[in-house]
Amino acid sequence: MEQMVGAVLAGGESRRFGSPKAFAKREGMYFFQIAINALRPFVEDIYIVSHPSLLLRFQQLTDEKIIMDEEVYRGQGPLAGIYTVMKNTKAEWVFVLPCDMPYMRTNTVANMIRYVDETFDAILSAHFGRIQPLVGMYHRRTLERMEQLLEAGENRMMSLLNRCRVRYVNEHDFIEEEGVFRNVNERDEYDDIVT
Ligand SMILES: Nc1nc2c(ncn2[C@@H]2O[C@H](COP(=O)(O)OP(=O)(O)OP(=O)(O)O)[C@@H](O)[C@H]2O)c(=O)[nH]1
Ligand SMILES: [Mg+2]
Repeated sequence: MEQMVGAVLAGGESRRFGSPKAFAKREGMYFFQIAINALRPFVEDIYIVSHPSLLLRFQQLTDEKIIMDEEVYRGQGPLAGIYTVMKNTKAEWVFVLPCDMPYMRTNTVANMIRYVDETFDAILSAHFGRIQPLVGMYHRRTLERMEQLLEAGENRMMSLLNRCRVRYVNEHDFIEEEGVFRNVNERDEYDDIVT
């Protein structure tokens, strides 16, 4: 059985951005591809979890696995995406990245993975005092809790984290550049982003 798979969350509506963020580019590279590249050295399987409206475009651009949010929870946010990936794998851990952190890199993932610890339900970055619920690893024992929350219409990531034993990794564990965690929400936020 696989120990860890990767998940790229790409099922948001990009309402603020105005076009699907997964297909925006930085230095000629699609955002979703930047996330894939960051995860690629560490996992055999990477799941892009998205929305039917983007399926064809992903299929044309990548050979990675592309799955759609579970229909009942479609559009319920990142929690629905993480839940869906976990439903589709038997791996112990899912390493999650969003598709809108175009400064993310392999080195960050490598450093996070060093903190894998079976006594925790999740291992997440909290560098510079900011919890990053979409940057890190979720153990498969959280699946049931995710389902309960989604079932109750409670889809905030913090609701999940409040019910989990989380190891927050920060700058005391490993030094990281603040810029790595920048996430793109609006158009024109950064000069090097092309839509
Ligand atoms: N699979 C999946 N991913 C999601 C969903 N909602 C958001 N995401 C992803 O989670 C990450 C963070 O989401 P947001 O920053 O809110 O992005 P967004 O929802 O596309 O953008 P807005 O519509 O402007 O809120 C991005 O990688 C999104 O693609 C969802 O319902 N399903
Ligand atoms: Mg959103």
